[in-house]
Amino acid sequence: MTPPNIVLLACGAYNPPTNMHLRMFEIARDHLQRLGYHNVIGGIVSPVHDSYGKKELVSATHRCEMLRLALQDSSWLRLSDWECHQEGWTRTRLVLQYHQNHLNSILNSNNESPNKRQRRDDFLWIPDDVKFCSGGPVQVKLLCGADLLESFGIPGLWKDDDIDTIVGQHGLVVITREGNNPNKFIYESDLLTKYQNNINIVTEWIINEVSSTKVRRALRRSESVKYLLQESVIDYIRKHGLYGTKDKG
Ligand SMILES: Nc1ncnc2c1ncn2[C@@H]1O[C@H](COP(=O)(O)OP(=O)(O)OP(=O)(O)O)[C@@H](O)[C@H]1O
Ligand SMILES: NC(=O)c1ccc[n+]([C@@H]2O[C@H](COP(=O)(O)O)[C@@H](O)[C@H]2O)c1
Repeated sequence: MTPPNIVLLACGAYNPPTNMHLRMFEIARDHLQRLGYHNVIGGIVSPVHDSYGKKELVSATHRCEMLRLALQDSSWLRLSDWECHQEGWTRTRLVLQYHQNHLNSILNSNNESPNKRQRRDDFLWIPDDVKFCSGGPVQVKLLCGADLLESFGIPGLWKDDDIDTIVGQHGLVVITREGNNPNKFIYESDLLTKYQNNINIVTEWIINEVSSTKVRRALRRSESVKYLLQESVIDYIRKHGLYGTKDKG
């Protein structure tokens, strides 16, 4: 069977997007390549809908704009605002399925289709040299930090069925994070242990405990966030007075 082309998808609030949100993709792809997966063809960042209602969440318009700026120098990552444009919050399983179906439908689309050009454009973000290396279908895997994996254990937050599909059919790439122990968490879950082969744990040795919460706190207190976020994102935040930067110059 032809191996699938892997696309990594990360979801979150990105309130605001930090350099760690970008670095996650780089270390995940490196890790997979070292394991022999040379077919990681792209990465998608999918910010959550406004109605998710997380504390201090600024509008999706601002979060998407900040992500667009943060990603502008990346050749293989792109923003998807699909989630933000839905009627309400979308479960992550459905986000993964939407993107996987969408990318495969482009791959399989008839060359003569009237939408051919637009459909091709949907794939332009994937660099030519890595495009469709395996010739197989696209598999969209969930890329997340270990805290998101451990949130699978919070009663009522994730449907068992969704976890089954996310891990069993898509696969997980988990970046370690201070204070979490993904191996132990997997060991303690029968479901995750069953699908262990579909979970890649990437150890981040260069521990970087930046989080959007800490960045918002620093901004509110007029402390510097230089080198934690892209310069263009910092400029955007100040220009729009986000996170309490209003009137602080
Ligand atoms: N320092 C980090 N190390 C590993 N994973 C991270 C790190 N920061 C964010 N992530 C991951 O990035 C994804 C998106 O996270 P999110 O936007 O919720 O960021 P966050 O910094 O954790 O946000 P907040 O502090 O507002 O809760 C999640 O999978 C999260 O685990
Ligand atoms: N049941 C689900 O699909 C489910 C539950 C909780 C969080 N999530 C997603 O995880 C991401 C991160 O959420 P938190 O920042 O609340 O950890 C968001 O994109 C959110 O949509 C999905």
